[in-house]
Amino acid sequence: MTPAARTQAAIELLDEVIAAARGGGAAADTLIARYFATRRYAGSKDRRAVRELVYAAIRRAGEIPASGRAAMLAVAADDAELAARFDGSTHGPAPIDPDEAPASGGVMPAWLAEALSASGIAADQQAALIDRAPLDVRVNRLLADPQALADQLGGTPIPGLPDALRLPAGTNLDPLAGQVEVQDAGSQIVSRAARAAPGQSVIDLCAGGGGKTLALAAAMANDGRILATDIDRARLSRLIPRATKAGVTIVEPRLLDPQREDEALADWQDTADCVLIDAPCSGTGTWRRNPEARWRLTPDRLRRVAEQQRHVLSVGAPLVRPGGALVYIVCSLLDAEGRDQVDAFLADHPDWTAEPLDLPAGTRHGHGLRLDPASHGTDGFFVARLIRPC
Ligand SMILES: C[S@@+](CC[C@H](N)C(=O)[O-])C[C@H]1O[C@@H](n2cnc3c(N)ncnc32)[C@H](O)[C@@H]1O
Repeated sequence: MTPAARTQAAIELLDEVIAAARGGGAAADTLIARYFATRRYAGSKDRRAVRELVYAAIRRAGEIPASGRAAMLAVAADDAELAARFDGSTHGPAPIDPDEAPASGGVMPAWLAEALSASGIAADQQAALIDRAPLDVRVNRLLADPQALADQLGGTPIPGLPDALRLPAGTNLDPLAGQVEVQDAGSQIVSRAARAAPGQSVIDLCAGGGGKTLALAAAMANDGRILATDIDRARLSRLIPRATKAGVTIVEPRLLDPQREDEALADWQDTADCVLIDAPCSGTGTWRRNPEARWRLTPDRLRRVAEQQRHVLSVGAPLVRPGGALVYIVCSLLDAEGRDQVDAFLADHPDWTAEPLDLPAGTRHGHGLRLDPASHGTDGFFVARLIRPC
């Protein structure tokens, strides 16, 4: 593809990303994969170049742009070489009309910037939320040695996380399936709040595809029991194949019916050493990977996820054994989803206590810890560890 054709492809893809953001459609990564699945003529260099253009334009526009072309024009405004590709060539974009308005820039919608400021996230921390994320992996000690893989892949260790490596962008991980899991350093750090150890009984209540489940299993040296539950059949179905590849045998998946979770979990009441709740959330902490997610979030959607968070906390609490722990995690930096949820839980459960956390990184915030890209070089997270009375 010519540089102009790559630019036009990025504009078409951005139109799809914008429509999906407005209509609740698929994520940008999925749309890019689908786009190229039907365009076999595009080689790997073309795909990489188009993807980079798409993400550069998404990062640039704080508010949802009017069109893919307007979003790309905003990038071209500071890039003469890119602007020159609007040349009207056969597969390229039409020349720029002097009256054409590029999309306006910015980091995020104003209401979100206000909500983050009110949650103690300063402007420089907000800007870092849409930086590019590094490639972090967790080495699976059941199958591989972190030092040997660091030597083989040219990775660098991450302080405080003996199983983590930061790898050069674009490292091909396909030959290492099962030996490494792509997992942000922040996600690895907050998983350690569970203090999972061999022989324990642990519930991963919102297990999804099992990213944290596998980290828990590794911390338990594949010894003990993990009940991994979710209400999303498709996500949960990815867990066991992943666990099998990773040599993990202690996970029992269980699909839950929304609003009828208690019935399905009756056999685990009062038994778990730890219930990990990696709650559904707005994902403000993961915009580095899904920058278009900031176009999708609305005050109404935020209210709905906060309601889901209250619900999963109420499902998880009765499963903890006396003296056991409930670990609450969100990959969001909004207090409505993190600090305030934990404050409300403790107000409703006055005999429970928040246990101070000693994790490799994090800043104390309310009854928990917070991580953010600018301060800690990780995705954004809030985590708290709550202890049931004996
Ligand atoms: C942040 S994601 C979990 C990610 C996962 N723990 C990981 O590390 O890959 C939140 C998950 O909560 C699930 N969820 C939402 N409501 C739930 C409920 N009532 N009970 C259990 N899981 C729920 C969602 O389906 C989603 O998979």
